[in-house]
Amino acid sequence: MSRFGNLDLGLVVRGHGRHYIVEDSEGKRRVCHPRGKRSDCVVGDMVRWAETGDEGVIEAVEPRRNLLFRQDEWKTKSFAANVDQLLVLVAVEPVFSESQLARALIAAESAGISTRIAMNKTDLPGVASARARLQPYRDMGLEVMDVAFVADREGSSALLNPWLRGKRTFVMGPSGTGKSTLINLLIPNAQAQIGDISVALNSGRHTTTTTQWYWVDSERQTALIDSPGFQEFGLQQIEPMQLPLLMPDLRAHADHCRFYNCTHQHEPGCGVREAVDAGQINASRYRIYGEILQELGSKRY
Ligand SMILES: Nc1nc2c(ncn2[C@@H]2O[C@H](COP(=O)(O)OP(=O)(O)OP(=O)(O)O)[C@@H](O)[C@H]2O)c(=O)[nH]1
Ligand SMILES: [Zn+2]
Repeated sequence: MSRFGNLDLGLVVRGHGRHYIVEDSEGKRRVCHPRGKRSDCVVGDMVRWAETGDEGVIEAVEPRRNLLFRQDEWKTKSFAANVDQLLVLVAVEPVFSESQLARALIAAESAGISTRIAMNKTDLPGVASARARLQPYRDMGLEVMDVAFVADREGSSALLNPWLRGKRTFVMGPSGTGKSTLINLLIPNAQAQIGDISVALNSGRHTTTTTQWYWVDSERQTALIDSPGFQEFGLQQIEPMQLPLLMPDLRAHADHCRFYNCTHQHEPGCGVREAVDAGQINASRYRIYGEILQELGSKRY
């Protein structure tokens, strides 16, 4: 136990630049300031904090179970810590980027976080082709849930709720796929949870510009963590040799290669390329692998 072990434990539910909103064990939220670099924290962190009047000071961050993050060439951005699972939300429209989807799944895989995909707006006519684009993901064992948060509210909740129950789920999805609709569907008091503190701190800015923690139930057991700004992101934290192992469809063939350090790009006797030629690995998944590998390679080789 750290020397702050006698302090109360709080949960970081939101970050605002250099300060954070911390929820105490009773569910009360207050603004907290980190003391020094030591307490750099992210949403989902458990922290030891002490009261200073109406506010608080974060003395220490508890060890993390996991950390979901992106690493671009120059900067690292943490999405959240200590999450149980990831929900990647895509929609029939706007058409989702497969590269973006692949990157989210790789980041989760490397953080040891299990993932499901939900495809929203399945009431729209483009549903068949959107489903076809997700087939490689189904084939590699990912669960894909068909939902329609506006067109089929009850069916969508009934599908999602059992999977969400008792878990802390991080939600990622490109703009316009229906994340706000999802939050409002499952959490009728969502706006109230953002609360006056956040609104004041944001000084009138739109409140979905930072990651936000929502409790689905009043017992505070089931949480959705909503993150804004999902774009193509870097995976510089990953070793090039690890990359195929984080892509289950490639991984299934990566140990059939003649060379133990095969990059699956040009080597003879490559099990991955044979599987691509045989149609067992989807060609666009293999192309995305090559693109990400090249990004990682430009750093190292
Ligand atoms: N047809 C159809 N439209 C839907 C469905 N669910 C959400 N939409 C619409 O999709 C649009 C985008 O939904 P939002 O919930 O605002 O999307 P968002 O992901 O929060 O978008 P940002 O706020 O830009 O991040 C809205 O016009 C919704 O009404 C659905 O089941 N079917
Ligand atoms: Zn190979």
